Amino acid sequence: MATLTFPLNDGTSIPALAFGTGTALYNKDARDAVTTAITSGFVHLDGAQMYGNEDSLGDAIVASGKPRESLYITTKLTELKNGATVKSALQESLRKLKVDYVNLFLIHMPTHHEGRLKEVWKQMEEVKKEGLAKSIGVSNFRIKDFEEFLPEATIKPAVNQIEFHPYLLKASEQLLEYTTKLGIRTESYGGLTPIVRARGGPLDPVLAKIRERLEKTAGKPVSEGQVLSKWLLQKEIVVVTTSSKPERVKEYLDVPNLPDLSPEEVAEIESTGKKQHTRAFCQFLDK
Ligand SMILES: NC(=O)C1=CN([C@@H]2O[C@H](COP(=O)(O)OP(=O)(O)OC[C@H]3O[C@@H](n4cnc5c(N)ncnc54)[C@H](OP(=O)(O)O)[C@@H]3O)[C@@H](O)[C@H]2O)C=CC1
Ligand SMILES: O=CCc1c[nH]c2ccccc12
Repeated sequence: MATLTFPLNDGTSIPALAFGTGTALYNKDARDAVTTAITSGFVHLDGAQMYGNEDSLGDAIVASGKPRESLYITTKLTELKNGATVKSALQESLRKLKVDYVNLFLIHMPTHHEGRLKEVWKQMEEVKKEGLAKSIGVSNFRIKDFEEFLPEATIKPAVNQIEFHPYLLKASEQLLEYTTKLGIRTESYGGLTPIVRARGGPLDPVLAKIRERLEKTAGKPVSEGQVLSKWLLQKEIVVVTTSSKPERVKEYLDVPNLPDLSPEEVAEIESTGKKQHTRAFCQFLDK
């Protein structure tokens, strides 16, 4: 089955489903989980310097034996310390990942570079020009963070990776309108929050009902996690998820093959999601 991709504003395309190596794998060896993910069919791997496991992600990439061009590798810049530059930090990541370029390099947090976003973005543009990163973007950026560096940018960020799910719809409305206008693609992390970190909310019965309908239509088991991921994909948002369970890894990969949610189902998820606000990560985004 062909991999679903979305176009980016720099002429490249991005696989719509990514396997993450943060959260549950934070500071843990990611080799086994990533090996399962690649073997099952994930091509987009989401890493970060902050996750403390780029080395093991690199080990899994090498062990997979996959041609470099068949994989899409993301990593993220952490704080620059001890005279490090964006380029030297990325070179260190490339060494750990055992590749000579990443497909996507993100500034992980605006708060890591207080008052320095213009300078840091300029250096991000340089690593893209040198081919060390095919695309560059940001993560956890607010409108005010974009406004700080965009007037002097010569390359627009290709993506903003943020926590996004129905319980953040209301809080993210203006940001998404702003980034969409600029052609900046949204990547969602924490997309399963309504069922993993906020059970008992108003979406519970809605997701249960839609899951049942999809299951009948598809003629195979469907989970509520798949319903949430389908909702994101229909909004053309890249889904960054993860799992320690091979059966769930396969479930995620099957989401593009499931029947579409109807416009009425989408509307019900959204009107219900807007009734609750839950942010599981990066509380500074609400301040
Ligand atoms: N840019 C940033 O600042 C951030 C980026 N990320 C990236 O996004 C990736 C995914 O983030 P994450 O928030 O974990 O993604 P999700 O919201 O998709 O959650 C995935 C987690 O949910 C669990 N899960 C799935 N289904 C169920 C279920 N039915 N019941 C209970 N638990 C379930 C999985 O556990 P199990 O192993 O049991 O399947 C897994 O640990 C990270 O690895 C990282 O790469 C994450 C946070 C911040
Ligand atoms: O990339 C994820 C960064 C992050 C922000 N908050 C948390 C909490 C737990 C694990 C990772 C993260």
